[in-house]
Amino acid sequence: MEHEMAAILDFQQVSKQFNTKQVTKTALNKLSMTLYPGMVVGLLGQNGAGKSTLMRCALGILPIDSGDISTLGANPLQLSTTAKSQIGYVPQQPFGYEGFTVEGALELHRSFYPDWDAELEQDWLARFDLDIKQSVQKLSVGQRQSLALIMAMAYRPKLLILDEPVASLDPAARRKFMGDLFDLALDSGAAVLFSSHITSDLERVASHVAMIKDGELVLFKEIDDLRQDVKLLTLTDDAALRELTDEMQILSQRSGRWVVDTQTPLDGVAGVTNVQAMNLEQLFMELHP
Ligand SMILES: Nc1ncnc2c1ncn2[C@@H]1O[C@H](COP(=O)(O)OP(=O)(O)OP(=O)(O)O)[C@@H](O)[C@H]1O
Repeated sequence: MEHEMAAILDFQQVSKQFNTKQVTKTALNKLSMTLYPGMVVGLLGQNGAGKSTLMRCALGILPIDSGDISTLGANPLQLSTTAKSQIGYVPQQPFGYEGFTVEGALELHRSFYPDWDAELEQDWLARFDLDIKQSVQKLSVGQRQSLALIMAMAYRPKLLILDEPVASLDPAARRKFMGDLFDLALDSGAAVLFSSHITSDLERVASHVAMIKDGELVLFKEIDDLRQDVKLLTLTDDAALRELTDEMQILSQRSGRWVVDTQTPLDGVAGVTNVQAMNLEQLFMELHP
């Protein structure tokens, strides 16, 4: 896809390590990825793959060791106040506001954002069925997550980063939220980056999937192209297939079983006995045997 619009988030060859006394852990390894307006990117990866680290580096919460990140056109470590007010972030464990009612918490939060959309706030309070008189301390985990989501999106940020935003929401709330999130992003020309372990949600609402394994980006693809291009091949002999490797990205290679990303038709290639399309969950399982 050609993009004439400016990137909202751009990672180029980004590496990040954590050094502890005993070991050095590479959390991101030469990762490159670009988000443009209107993209809803679902980040998928095993526990510890590097998803939260990627998000925290994008927000300037963590410095990187090498490579470049541009967040709304700037180095994330030097974001202006204006740029910060165009970013929405919901971390895995949403923050406090203990001691406030929902209403009071929203009032304080709203005061930081000149572009706050009061109608959107009301709309989402109703959707999530949140009682504004309730004390934040007494909210359930899912209700707190709902409040954090409203706080992150009611000012229509240009970049919305959500770390497992719906893990604690019930299926009905999840479904409503995810669909509307996509619409909102498209409407307001925002880009969304969210992580989720629920592959069916991701398939339903994301425009793109980014799969991370051990800090490396193994796949970044439009969801609509996934079923078409990513194939599980069953092989009796790989000699003929090896002739075609310039035309494909090999995602995994086990004896008698390859997963490839290619537009080249592979039915009829000598030694290939079966070509199978996969959904996201099947792909994830194949890449994490
Ligand atoms: N502050 C830290 N100090 C040391 N190691 C860290 C730190 N933060 C993350 N790591 C390590 O970096 C790797 C990536 O962690 P990260 O939290 O980004 O994974 P994740 O994909 O978000 O996992 P999950 O799905 O469980 O939330 C892990 O091995 C983790 O242990």
